[in-house]
Amino acid sequence: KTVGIVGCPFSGGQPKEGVDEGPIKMIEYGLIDQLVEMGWSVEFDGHHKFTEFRPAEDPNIGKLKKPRYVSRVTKAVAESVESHLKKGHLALTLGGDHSLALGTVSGTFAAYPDACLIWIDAHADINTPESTESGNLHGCPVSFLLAVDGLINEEITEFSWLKPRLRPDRLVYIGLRDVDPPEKEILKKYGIKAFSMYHVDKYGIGKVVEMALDAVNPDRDRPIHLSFDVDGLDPTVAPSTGTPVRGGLTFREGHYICEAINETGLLVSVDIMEVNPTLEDEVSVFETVTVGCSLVRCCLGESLL
Ligand SMILES: N[C@](CCCC[B-](O)(O)O)(CCN1CCC(O)CC1)C(=O)O
Ligand SMILES: [Mn+2]
Ligand SMILES: [Mn+2]
Ligand SMILES: [Mn+2]
Repeated sequence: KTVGIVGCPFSGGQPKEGVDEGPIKMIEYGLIDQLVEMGWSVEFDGHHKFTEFRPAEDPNIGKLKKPRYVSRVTKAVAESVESHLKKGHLALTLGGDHSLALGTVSGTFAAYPDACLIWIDAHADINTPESTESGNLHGCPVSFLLAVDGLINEEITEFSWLKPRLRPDRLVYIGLRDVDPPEKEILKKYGIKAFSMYHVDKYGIGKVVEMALDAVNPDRDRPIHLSFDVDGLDPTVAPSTGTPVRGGLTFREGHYICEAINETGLLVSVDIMEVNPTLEDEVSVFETVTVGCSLVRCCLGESLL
């Protein structure tokens, strides 16, 4: 079994420096050797050089910031993920900010139209060009990916390459605790299944993961794309990330999600996003980068016994 690593040193979906170093640090911390040690053959032809994609001019479109840069990068990511998947490899995308999911999820659904998407995050990342306050595209990817009418009504030609293939009933969230009011409306309008930290507290992570899979993969026969924003974890667990929010998933809850999804045997594509190894001190950086690597190992079959 082969895992194709898509190294994405990219920060264009948000304003903080440093998140582009996330993939570089995870590789530097020995992730490839760890996966080889586990029996995986690893295909990694170096990190993408996205700085070459940066346009000279990239004025805002409406409120959206760096739209052309984000579009070009995520289109390349989509192609890269799709090509790994079409060769029968598991795709592992290392971010980089979460706008990269515009590419990873597009690539997965191009290869596996019947897939479902499990989104681990403090945030819903489902703002539209109108609803976003920040204009940061890492807060928007899901709205662009959904195959529904009435979300992306501005004809944003920059993203015309993106074919929305995600049905609302194939998307489920775990870990939400900082959802903007317009995002709450969108989740309700489209009946999107969302397990917040309230549900994690109420039912426990084991039951929440089971309910999440029942919602989007009732017969356990659909390929799974797991998009894991490390800010879904509590900031005491993953401090080096751009938009930390208190009251998140414990170290074990985060790893349990990966272990349980690995156990389904259905995981085809996984993203580890928003690791920013420049925030702030070296202990925080060490903790966050090593958590990113251990989440990957749990997705790929590492078990405690
Ligand atoms: N929803 C936010 C955060 C997005 C986080 C993206 B990530 O990939 O890390 O999940 C936050 C917007 N929020 C609006 C109210 C303000 O008081 C604080 C920022 C946004 O900028 O859209
Ligand atoms: Mn490959
Ligand atoms: Mn996110
Ligand atoms: Mn987030």
